Amino acid sequence: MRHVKKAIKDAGLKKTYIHEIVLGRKSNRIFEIQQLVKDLFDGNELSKGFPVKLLESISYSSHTMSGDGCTSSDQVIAKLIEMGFDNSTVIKAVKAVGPSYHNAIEYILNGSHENFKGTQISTSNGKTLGKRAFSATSSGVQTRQSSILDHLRSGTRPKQSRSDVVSDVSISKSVALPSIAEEHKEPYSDINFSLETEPASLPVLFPEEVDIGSDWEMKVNSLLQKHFGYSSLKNFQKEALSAWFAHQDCLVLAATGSGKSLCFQIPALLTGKVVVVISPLISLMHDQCFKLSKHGVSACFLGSGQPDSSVEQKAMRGMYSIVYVCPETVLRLIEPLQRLAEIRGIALFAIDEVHCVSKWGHDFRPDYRRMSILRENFNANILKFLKFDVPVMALTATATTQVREDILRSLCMSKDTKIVLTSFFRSNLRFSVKHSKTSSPASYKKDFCQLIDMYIRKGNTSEKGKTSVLQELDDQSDCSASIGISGPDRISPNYNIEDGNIDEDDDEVNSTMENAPNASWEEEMSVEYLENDVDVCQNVDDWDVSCGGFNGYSPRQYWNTYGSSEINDPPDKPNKRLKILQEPLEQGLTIIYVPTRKETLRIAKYLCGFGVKAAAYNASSLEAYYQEAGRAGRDGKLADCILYANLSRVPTLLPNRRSEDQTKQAYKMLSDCFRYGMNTSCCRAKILVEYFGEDFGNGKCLSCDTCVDGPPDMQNLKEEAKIFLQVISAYNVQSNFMDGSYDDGIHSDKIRHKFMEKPNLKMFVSIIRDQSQKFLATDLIWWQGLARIMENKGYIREGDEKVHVQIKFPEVTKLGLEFLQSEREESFNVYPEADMLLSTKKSKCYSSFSEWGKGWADPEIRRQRLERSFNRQPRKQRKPRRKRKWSRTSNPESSTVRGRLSAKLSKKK
Ligand SMILES: Nc1ncnc2c1ncn2[C@@H]1O[C@H](COP(=O)(O)OP(=O)(O)OP(=O)(O)O)[C@@H](O)[C@H]1O
Ligand SMILES: [Mg+2]
Repeated sequence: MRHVKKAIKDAGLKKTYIHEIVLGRKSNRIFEIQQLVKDLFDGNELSKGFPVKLLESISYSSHTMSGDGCTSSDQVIAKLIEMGFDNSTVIKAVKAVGPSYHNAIEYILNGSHENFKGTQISTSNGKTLGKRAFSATSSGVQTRQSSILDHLRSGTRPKQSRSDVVSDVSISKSVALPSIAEEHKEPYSDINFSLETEPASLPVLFPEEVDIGSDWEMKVNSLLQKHFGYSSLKNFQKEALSAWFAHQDCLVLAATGSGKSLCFQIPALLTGKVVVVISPLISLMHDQCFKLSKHGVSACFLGSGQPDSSVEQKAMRGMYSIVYVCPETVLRLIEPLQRLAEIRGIALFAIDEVHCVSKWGHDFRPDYRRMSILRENFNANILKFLKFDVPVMALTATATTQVREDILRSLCMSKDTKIVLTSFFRSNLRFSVKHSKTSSPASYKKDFCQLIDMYIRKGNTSEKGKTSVLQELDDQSDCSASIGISGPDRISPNYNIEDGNIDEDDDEVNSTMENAPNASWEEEMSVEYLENDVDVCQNVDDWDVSCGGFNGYSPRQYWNTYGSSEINDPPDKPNKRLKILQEPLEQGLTIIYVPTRKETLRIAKYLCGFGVKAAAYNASSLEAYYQEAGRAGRDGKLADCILYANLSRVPTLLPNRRSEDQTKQAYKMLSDCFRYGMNTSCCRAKILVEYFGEDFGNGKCLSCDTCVDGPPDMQNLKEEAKIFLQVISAYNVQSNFMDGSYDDGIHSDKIRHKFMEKPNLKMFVSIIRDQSQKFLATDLIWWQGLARIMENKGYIREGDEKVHVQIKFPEVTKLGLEFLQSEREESFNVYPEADMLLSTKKSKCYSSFSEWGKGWADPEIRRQRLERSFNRQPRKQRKPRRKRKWSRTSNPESSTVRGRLSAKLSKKK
């Protein structure tokens, strides 16, 4: 250990500082660490037994390690063992200092543990590197990232001299150690840890055409095995790579977690040229570089998030195999990239998350659109040294047909661009929609009681939570009437169906929060606290798991393999899918997405109050959602995806500055999402898959709520539909009438007054209620549901120019008029939508409002209803409203000057 300490000292870095970096507190100082590594190597320290894994870890642990106080002993032990310390040393250290990386490393490095020798070091693949490996590296010569290329070429070409090949291509030093050790069976006479390779000394490393040969698939598989431990490429990866081999542009549309990154990583490994990846988020780039470093592939990211200004220069000299860069930076780097294409070669431009290109996508980034610059500047016409244009590979998991077309057009991708499309169907995801008051903490109990219960059973709670949570939930149920928390099966008493709005009350919110257990916890829950906490707890490995279960089946292929439904399956074919779905859901992490930063804090606070380990992740923007979305079920296991939606409220756009076009698009997307929530009869997976333009066939996912619960009973709403159309068409006639010169002197004023404004749905509903006793008690949201159904059938349309989420100014169409005038006896059977069901929940026994209305005529039903309404709990006492002006005048005894004066006057009288 003395040698290590000396080396650290010689390198000019204080030991505590190293620890700071190891613990992630100085996450941006990778290069200083690399300097340390270099010095340690130069100083022959490795042969003295300093664990290579520790060095390796130093450079990336800033991303991976949890901070002290946030981890269990097990986690600390596991990580330290992974770093190369031996088992007993680690256990002893953790026993002595508790579950703290910092203290445990301190303990070990201070020599408190004598036995620490570090002679056997585990590699990331679980293999061991012996002492030989370290002594070999110590001689310090040239590093060779392109040994892979050698490997590829071995069969086809005479071996090139090492200096020819990669003498100057150094990798992200420390991180590449394991792969170097594995690749070279001979002593590492060529390893160079110098970071200062001069661009001028760079030879043209690879001729334009790398002879990869026809057996490329075999070569790729061997690389896959070597670097990533996978046995073969997935079909869509093969397709994308064969397009790249053919120098074609390619658009890859594959589900999240399916393995798109490999499509652009392999070209770098195969050719030794650079792959430039355009990515929208620093955090994504960071994660990917880190993952690649674990697999022994050199990568860096450029842009505002890169703290080391020298990285850009190094990248432009060809010192990294994969360069992640944000679109804004690409625009600035065109010339250096052209030079790079000449000196080292650019194998591919990959544009990841390419839906950002499109205004019609869900996260438009204007500079992404300007990536057409790549096509324009990296083609064989402009760069004479190129034989072929540098291919562009665009990748995304979410692109509708419209977005796809926009991508191809705006990136100027070539006409023969290959489109590689996998199914959007994720058979292990169970979709469902639940009604919730969403952002009100008063609804948390209802929404999260199962979740809390699950984690309590799992034991993933603090002691306090374990003992008290059920009681707490019960206690809260008891006071639900006074604080307005509804039980799981009831509609909240303060839920105002008539307005179609929730009666939210800040006092209720506050009182609920006060009632949440563990009130002292409040002090800790500052935004800063949570963000720091999250920085520590969330590293990519916590959330990501390899996508073992992504099968890429289209729905049809899936049905053929597993069966889709009992009805469609041949009788001799066991319905494997049903069996799979009946298996219990494995407990794992839960991610709750909410639209505001404030709410992440509220929910985290609420859950932690019950002892559930929860943290808020606030990255301020949709981007964070983006990064985390689609994480569910990446391991192939069953996962629930529950949308909590306020089904009684038409959603509005989040305030944002948008162009007119973008606003329209945002409305369209909101409307699609709204309708997804309101749907009660169609398989949810089908809606989602078809949204992306894929045919789902007639199968069902069998796992979403609509498949499992079945659709609601159909209702014959002919009477309601007809009166609705009548009222609207009457207005249409009246308004035409008003446009003319008709004036009988009696009606015109009244009509004018009534129809001065364009009548909206709400007004039509009130006219219906006025006209018919039967519909007196109907809710606006019920009619909103009916309006949607009628709109889908083409009977009405929106009369306003604007794009809408929910029809607001209905107009009757020709088809609607035909329906209205039809004398046929046909019924109008429809599945009521979620909002309609919600509004009729109280009177379930009636299949429609016409029956509900009829009920009043029956003396017994009337008696029961009245009785029920008398027995109903009184609404929660609200805070008295502030007195209004008029009330002061009406109360001469009040304490106002005017009141006292009028009291005086009246006394005088
Ligand atoms: N051929 C393969 N065999 C087995 N696993 C693979 C294969 N290719 C990729 N994977 C694994 O699949 C997982 C997901 O990969 P990746 O992050 O590239 O997905 P993605 O499609 O880019 O997802 P996202 O849309 O979220 O960005 C990773 O753990 C990766 O290692
Ligand atoms: Mg990806």
